[in-house]
Amino acid sequence: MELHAISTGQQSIDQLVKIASQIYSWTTAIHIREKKWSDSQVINAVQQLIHTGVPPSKIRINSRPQLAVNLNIGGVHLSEHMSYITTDDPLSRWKVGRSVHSIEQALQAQDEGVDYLFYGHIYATTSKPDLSPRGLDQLEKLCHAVSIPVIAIGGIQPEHCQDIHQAGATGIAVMSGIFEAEHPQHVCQLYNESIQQVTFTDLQSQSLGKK
Ligand SMILES: Cc1nc(C(=O)O)sc1CCOP(=O)(O)O
Repeated sequence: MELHAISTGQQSIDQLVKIASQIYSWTTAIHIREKKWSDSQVINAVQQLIHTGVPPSKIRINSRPQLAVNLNIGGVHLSEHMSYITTDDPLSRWKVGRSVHSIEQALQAQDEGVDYLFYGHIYATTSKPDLSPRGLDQLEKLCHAVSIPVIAIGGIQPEHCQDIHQAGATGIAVMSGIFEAEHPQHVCQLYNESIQQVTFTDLQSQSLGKK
């Protein structure tokens, strides 16, 4: 299972870089989701992240496709109404994700060539205080409807990994649970332990199935 960590818009560049440098080896990708920052602030953050050792392939920028292309990082994450963007380099590590909130949107994103989807919010979260969560049943339906990876987002705690995996998702995305945690690295380790447990349980049931 993948673990995507998403910045919350509550940190300074220095704080974001400090947290990212502690957690990057525990994550699949770090998303810079900073709606209020200027492009030059985002560029500054990306440069600092790379300087502190975060592999460019793990860095994703939210909602600024051209900037992500220009910076030659791992990809871009698009909000639901943003157009798909690709690069000319077929060997590029470039990944395009899009947030979707319905099966219709998910199928359209898949048709456009989007590499993966974020679907949420699955559980109640202070990050989306006024909306009801979509829950595991909706997640499962959406996962069955598409063939590209689905990453579950919204209120996800380490103990949810098994249920999310069972619903068919390929990974989880976590915002406040990591970037606003007192000990982000420790929290990422807990998510990783839970993900490892999912893998272990899978292997166990596969080998039992073979007997
Ligand atoms: C950024 C975002 N997108 C969502 C969606 O449903 O598309 S839910 C969400 C917030 C997730 O925050 P947390 O991990 O703090 O619950």
